[in-house]
Amino acid sequence: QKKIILDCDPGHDDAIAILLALGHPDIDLLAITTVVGNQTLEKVTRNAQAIIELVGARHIPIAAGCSRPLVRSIQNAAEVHGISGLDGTHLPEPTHPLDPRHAVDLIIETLKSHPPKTITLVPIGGLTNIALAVRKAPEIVELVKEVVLMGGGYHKGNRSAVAEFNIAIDPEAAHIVFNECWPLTMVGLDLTHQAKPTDQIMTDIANINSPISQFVVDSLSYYTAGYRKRNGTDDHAPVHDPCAVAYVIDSSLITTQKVPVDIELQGGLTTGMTVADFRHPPAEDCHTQVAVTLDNQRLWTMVIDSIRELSH
Ligand SMILES: Nc1ccc([C@@H]2N[C@H](CO)[C@@H](O)[C@H]2O)cc1
Ligand SMILES: [Ca+2]
Repeated sequence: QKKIILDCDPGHDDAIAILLALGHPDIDLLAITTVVGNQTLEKVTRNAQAIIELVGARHIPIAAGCSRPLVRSIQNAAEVHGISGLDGTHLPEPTHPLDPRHAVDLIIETLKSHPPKTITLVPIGGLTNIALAVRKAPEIVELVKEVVLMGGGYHKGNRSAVAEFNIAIDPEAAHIVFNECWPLTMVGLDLTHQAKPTDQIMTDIANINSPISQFVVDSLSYYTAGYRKRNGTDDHAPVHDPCAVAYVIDSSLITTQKVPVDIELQGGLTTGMTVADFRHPPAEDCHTQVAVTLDNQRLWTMVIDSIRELSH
């Protein structure tokens, strides 16, 4: 099993990522931490708790983290995820209390209570908690097996022409995280735009016929309806976050390329851009790689199998 800590801002696609991590036998989800992003910290934290309640995975600690970016003001993606952060779905009221620690402390203490290089950090929201953790406890950099994050894009943006939302909402945090010397895999929009379900996949999920599969159908239906309206298309919406978890489960699902990546903090048009420099072969000590090609069908087979597993 692969041990992971999932730092998230649920969010419809975060919810799918959480279910994939919970339902797949090869993942040991040690902790969930939440961060401001798609919606306020309070809303994304409540959403994480409600998803855990739906699945009955009360043993997994959930700790809330930062309620705003390190420097900049709060931005959200309410136009995508709705006012609640999971509009279109019906989740049970959480009954289980949060872990009393701050997310940063849960991350640090979880890493320190396991053997070095056995835990993968999987951030799928803004990087505020991760940046703060590494500033508070620099020693965690060598304790982490690797960072596999959903964020950025080497030739794509969604928050701006060239910046992806998770990076753009806290570029200073991203600059910290990308410049630590831990192994970092950037699962960016170039990859996640390939992660679109089909009508058949939606039917296969619906046919599982459980409260969890109903939640997923409701979630992806709302998410895709908004995507279609905003983009004037009848395509399915790309479901970004589960791609990061899928890579941890089975890296053969995704091809990657080693390339130096840094974060723009000054540009008028380009702040939050993940700048990948493909001009030369990467240096031996290049610690970053970007995700390039996805086996979409295998991703969704994994997601469906995990939902089915949780639905027993
Ligand atoms: N349009 C839009 C779609 C998804 C997101 C969130 N940010 C990342 C994709 O940019 C994912 O983690 C997702 O939760 C933000 C904006
Ligand atoms: Ca997210």
